[in-house]
Amino acid sequence: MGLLVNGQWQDKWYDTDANNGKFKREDAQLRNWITKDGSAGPTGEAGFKAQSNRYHLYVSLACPWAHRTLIFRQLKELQNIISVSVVSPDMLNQGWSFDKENHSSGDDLFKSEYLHQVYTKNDANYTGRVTVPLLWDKHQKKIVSNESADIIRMFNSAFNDITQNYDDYYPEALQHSIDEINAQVYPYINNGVYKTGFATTQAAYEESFDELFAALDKVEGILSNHRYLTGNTLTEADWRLFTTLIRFDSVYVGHFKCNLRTIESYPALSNYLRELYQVEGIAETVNFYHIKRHYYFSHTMINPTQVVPKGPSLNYDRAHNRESLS
Ligand SMILES: N[C@@H](CCC(=O)N[C@@H](CS)C(=O)NCC(=O)O)C(=O)O
Repeated sequence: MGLLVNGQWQDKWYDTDANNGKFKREDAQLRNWITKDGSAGPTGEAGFKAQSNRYHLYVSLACPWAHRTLIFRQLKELQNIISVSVVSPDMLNQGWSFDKENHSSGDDLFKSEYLHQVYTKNDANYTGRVTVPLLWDKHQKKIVSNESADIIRMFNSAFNDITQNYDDYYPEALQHSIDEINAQVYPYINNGVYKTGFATTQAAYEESFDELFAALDKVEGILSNHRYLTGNTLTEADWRLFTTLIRFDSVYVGHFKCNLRTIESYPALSNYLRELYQVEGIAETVNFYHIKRHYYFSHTMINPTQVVPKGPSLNYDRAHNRESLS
């Protein structure tokens, strides 16, 4: 695990000692937008026009942030428009790798060994963490974005005229509610599990743990009365919560010590999770081998034996009761 400094790979983990034991995620730096006509988006440069077979997505099937982008690729029928390479679940001293012997699809564009080589193809002097997801422009030979929150918004609308899929997961009338939900779900749940699991002091761990379960209780309250987080429409906010919920009982309860309760034990959340999992095309984006193997095998500071647990036994294909709420 590490980062690039002036284009050189350094094998270093996050410095929690500098932050009283707290994990602080680095902000994504590459923030251009694909748009329908190639005009500039909310951040970054113009020149990234939505076109078929022009963009390539690098993902890990283990990573909840990359998972969002794969879900939007399915929902918006972009499978034949945007190609994908999958990294190995093992993120070790060279970071994400393309080891085909170890569950990676390989780097379909450059045949690189490591993802950091794709970052330095874009900028030979790059300084920053080497994260997935990463969206590459084959035409201009540069990175569009390494921020999943932006990538799912691009996928939601930029390619509509190409795919003729006009489904909208960020509809104007709900944008305010979606933003409000995201502002709770991101810090306390999506990133909350990481802050809890990567904390290196008791106080930092307990603070994030308490915030995480308070936020889950709040969400359970909303979902007891409403089918989805913003009411009766399935939106981006739900998919952003989903990728954390689906990893929770398999990984976060044990590996990240988020063990006050399981998602299975929340009546509304567990049924809601099954409903989302059963949406067409979603189950095929979920890979529990990659999910469990990545966390337990890569984070040797948490699990030095690298032993991956066999359980728990879970069945997300079971019936759910969410229709009663619509
Ligand atoms: N803000 C980014 C965060 C992505 C991220 O942190 N991905 C993790 C994998 S789950 C990663 O690649 N970590 C490598 C590292 O931090 O060195 C996004 O949402 O796209």
